[in-house]
Amino acid sequence: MNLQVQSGEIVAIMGASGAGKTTLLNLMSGLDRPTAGSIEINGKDLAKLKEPLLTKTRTSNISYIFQDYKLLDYLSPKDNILLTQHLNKKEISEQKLNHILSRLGLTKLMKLSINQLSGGQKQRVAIARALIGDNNLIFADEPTGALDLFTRDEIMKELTSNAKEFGKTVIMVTHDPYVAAYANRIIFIHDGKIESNVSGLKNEEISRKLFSLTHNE
Ligand SMILES: Nc1ncnc2c1ncn2[C@@H]1O[C@H](COP(=O)(O)OP(=O)(O)OP(=O)(O)O)[C@@H](O)[C@H]1O
Repeated sequence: MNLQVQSGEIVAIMGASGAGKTTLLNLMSGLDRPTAGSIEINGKDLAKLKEPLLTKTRTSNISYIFQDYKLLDYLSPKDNILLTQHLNKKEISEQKLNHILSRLGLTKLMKLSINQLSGGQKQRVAIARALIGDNNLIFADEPTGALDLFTRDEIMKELTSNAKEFGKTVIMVTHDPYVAAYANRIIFIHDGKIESNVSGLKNEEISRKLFSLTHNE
């Protein structure tokens, strides 16, 4: 597999169940180590880095958005959003925080606890957490998997427009053609290999392609 992603791109990874999407995402984001090959971020090969340098490189470049949000219930939404920044001893200005909260429609929700938020609201908190720091690379595994259709649409609009505004690169795994249509480029994976790497596909074309991959094993 040979794949390059440019800064500022929004890339979707698609393919049948078991094709290797999550494995690819975990390798690219340094959560897993490859047994062969290299994975470079800004010219630095993650595969060659030993701990704790790998963790440092990961935490200073990459943010994650997970399907199950991975928020901490005992912290407020605001503290969840700022947690990674606090852990890395980075200051975020009130102005930047308020701007992101307002862009994601979260301002009024800050008084609530995490348990009082809906799935879509929790996902917006997770997106705010990914967008707020300096990390320019966002990996998302099924970021809208647990959401209803309306919320999915809202979340994708917010994620992609905010990513553009804040200059982030987004690499996401999705089963959903509608979500993939928001990407600049779609990588279709089949049996651990890149089957195709395409731009500009419409919803229906993505569905057809995905259908042929899932029914062609
Ligand atoms: N840690 C592991 N050790 C061995 N094999 C694994 C491991 N993790 C995943 N696999 C296998 O690698 C293949 C790809 O798995 P992966 O989770 O990347 O697929 P996927 O495309 O994300 O699937 P899904 O859409 O169902 O989540 C599968 O056959 C899976 O069983």
